[in-house]
Amino acid sequence: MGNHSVEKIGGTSMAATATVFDNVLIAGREGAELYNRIFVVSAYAGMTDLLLEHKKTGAPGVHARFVNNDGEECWREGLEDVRNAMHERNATMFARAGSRDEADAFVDQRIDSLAACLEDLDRLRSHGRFSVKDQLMTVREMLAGLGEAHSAHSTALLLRHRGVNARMVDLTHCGEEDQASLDERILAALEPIDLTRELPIVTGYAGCSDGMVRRYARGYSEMTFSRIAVLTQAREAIIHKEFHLSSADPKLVGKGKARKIGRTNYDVADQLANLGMEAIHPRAGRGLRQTDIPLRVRNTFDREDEGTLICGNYVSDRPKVEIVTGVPTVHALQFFEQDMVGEKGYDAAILEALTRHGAWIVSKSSNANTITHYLTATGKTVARVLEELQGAYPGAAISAQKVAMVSVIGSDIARPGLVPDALVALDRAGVGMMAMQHQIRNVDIQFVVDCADFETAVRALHKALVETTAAADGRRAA
Ligand SMILES: Nc1ncnc2c1ncn2[C@@H]1O[C@H](COP(=O)(O)OP(=O)(O)O)[C@@H](O)[C@H]1O
Ligand SMILES: N[C@@H](CC(=O)OP(=O)(O)O)C(=O)O
Repeated sequence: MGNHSVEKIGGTSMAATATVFDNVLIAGREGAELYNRIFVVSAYAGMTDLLLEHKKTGAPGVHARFVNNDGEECWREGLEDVRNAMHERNATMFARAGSRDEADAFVDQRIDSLAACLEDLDRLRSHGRFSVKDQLMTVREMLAGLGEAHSAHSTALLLRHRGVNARMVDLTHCGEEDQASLDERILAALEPIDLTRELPIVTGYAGCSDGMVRRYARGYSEMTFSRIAVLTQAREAIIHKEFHLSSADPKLVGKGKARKIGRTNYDVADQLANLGMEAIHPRAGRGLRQTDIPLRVRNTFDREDEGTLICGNYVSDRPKVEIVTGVPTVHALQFFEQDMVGEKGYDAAILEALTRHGAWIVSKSSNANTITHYLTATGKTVARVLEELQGAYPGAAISAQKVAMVSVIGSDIARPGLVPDALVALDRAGVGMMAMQHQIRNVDIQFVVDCADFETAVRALHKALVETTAAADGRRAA
């Protein structure tokens, strides 16, 4: 095992640059203490939204505009918006004109070469006889990489100004070596670096054969981070984010009510990732768990706090709910077929369709004649799956509806009375429960509710299962 840490800085934190320098990158370190760390950086908050499309609202960025190809100047304007946003960001970070020029020149050079490439493709497709569909995926990858190229370049530059021997490790480069896998790309780039004397600032985007965005979707920096930790056998992997990993989204239940999670295990992290919670990428935990690398989630704004430690073997000392979270919209795909009783094969056929169309299964349940899958996917994808299944099973009643899923999670939630408490809390908050799932392995309970009730349900369950028990603990300790 190496003697170094691998640390990822998320986009929201990156945008608070002065704090990141004071609390994370430098944080009072001098000389040798500065080294033996590898940083993986995300684009500054909002940049990838401008480059691809807005993560939450879906508002089109450069990529979406280029694909839609509507309006002569549309994507060009989008790219100029990116240039302006990056220059503005540089202006807030670089006080000295010379270094700001250097940072701006880097951005300009990258944007200009991307623009030239897009112009070529645009000209080609204007003939109407060439299919540029595959190239559009490549465009998406190239655009995404720009966000992390900018953040890694400026971070390394700022560090050098502070006397740190930092080096930008640019994994975004596209070219023939793009045929390499993510792992090969990482190993080749880090091989020449002496970690005891150099501080690598690695782009969270990595050009690789499968395409980072295509394979891992948004939040892909965590995959680069996780693979680097695994491949270099890091002592510890650390994610620096805007909030403490908390008992619920602080934005939803209120900062004062959400409690920091001190420790938890990868089992809980899996459940969080499965629900699409931004705290950790669904696939990032796996490699770390398999190689026994502890993962720490730290709050950038709380320098002294050690954060949340996620290990393979932790179990809470007494049964309790650690986190209340969920998905505001999932598609409940119901497949009802009376002939199903005693027959097998329906489930496999549904799964095959879901796999083909790339729908993410959050959860599923079944009884004698009905199989319900709870999916995170676009409405379009669900419609296609539905149509395909209806074609294959004309006698089945297949439907899809939007619902919300709220989940209570903990490394051990086997507290007697937990389910009744939860149901009473939901009822008192006026939330009708549409369905519920509870595995024999006591790690989570999922409540399916109306979409409109999502936030109320999270607040009610958090209050009843986390805030109240926390208060009781406090009384016991006093
Ligand atoms: N249980 C939770 N604990 C902490 N943050 C949460 C939780 N649930 C949802 N969030 C949300 O996750 C979002 C992503 O935060 P963060 O990972 O810091 O962003 P970034 O990846 O840009 O650094 C925050 O806006 C926060 O509101
Ligand atoms: N910048 C990319 C990759 C990423 O991981 O970002 P963040 O760490 O801010 O979630 C995105 O927005 O998807």
